[in-house]
Amino acid sequence: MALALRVPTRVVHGLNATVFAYGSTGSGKTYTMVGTRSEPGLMVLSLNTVFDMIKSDKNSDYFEVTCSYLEVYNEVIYDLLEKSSGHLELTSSGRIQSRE
Ligand SMILES: Nc1ncnc2c1ncn2[C@@H]1O[C@H](COP(=O)(O)OP(=O)(O)OP(=O)(O)O)[C@@H](O)[C@H]1O
Repeated sequence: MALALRVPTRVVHGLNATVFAYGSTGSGKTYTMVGTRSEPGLMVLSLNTVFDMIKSDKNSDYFEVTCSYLEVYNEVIYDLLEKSSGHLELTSSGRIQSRE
């Protein structure tokens, strides 16, 4: 099953999912994840599928969808949905928080 279908299927069944792209500069991470308007990437296809599945679900009447979009660059974490959050760090307990 294609990744863009496998991940949403798990999410809609209540499991967490992470798609992780890594590679050298210019190797196509952003292209693969975001894509273009005419060739949408994995994130866009996956989210479209999640909302299509929710719309067609007849068994549950409540869904809560949350997502985060993080970049790790030179060992610093950036929240790409909240640029003003600055540099973030991963604590030993697994939480992501602002650097002090
Ligand atoms: N499969 C592909 N088909 C067509 N163009 C591609 C493909 N993959 C990457 N590109 C193009 O190559 C260039 C670099 O890709 P991209 O920005 O996705 O790399 P990146 O790994 O995210 O880079 P960086 O680490 O610098 O952020 C872009 O202009 C992108 O449009």
